[in-house]
Amino acid sequence: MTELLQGATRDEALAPLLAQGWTETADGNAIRKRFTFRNFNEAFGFMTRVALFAEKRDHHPDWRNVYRTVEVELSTHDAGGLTAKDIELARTMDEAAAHV
Ligand SMILES: C[C@H](O)[C@H](O)[C@H]1CNC2=NC(N)=NC(=O)C2=N1
Repeated sequence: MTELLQGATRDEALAPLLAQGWTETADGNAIRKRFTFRNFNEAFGFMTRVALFAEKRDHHPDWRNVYRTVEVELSTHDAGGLTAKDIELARTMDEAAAHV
């Protein structure tokens, strides 16, 4: 199982994501972001690319699509909080959203 991120390691991993619009949930066990695209096609294309990555890494987002927005919540369920897998997936999502 991947280890929970804690202390300075967690802070350093999170800082660049918080600067990119990610926020921590109140309990600190997950991070969230709302992505907004130009249309449904771009939103679904983003989800498709992220889904392929998520399946390859065996780490999956909780997410909700409404028209051209995708709301995402990332957490490692097996570990009960944030791990390096969530950080990696968040970065991948930011990268995918920048290249729709
Ligand atoms: C058996 C399989 O590896 C696990 O269920 C994986 C699949 N994808 C997962 N995704 C996320 N976000 N958290 C998990 O704990 C998780 N566990």
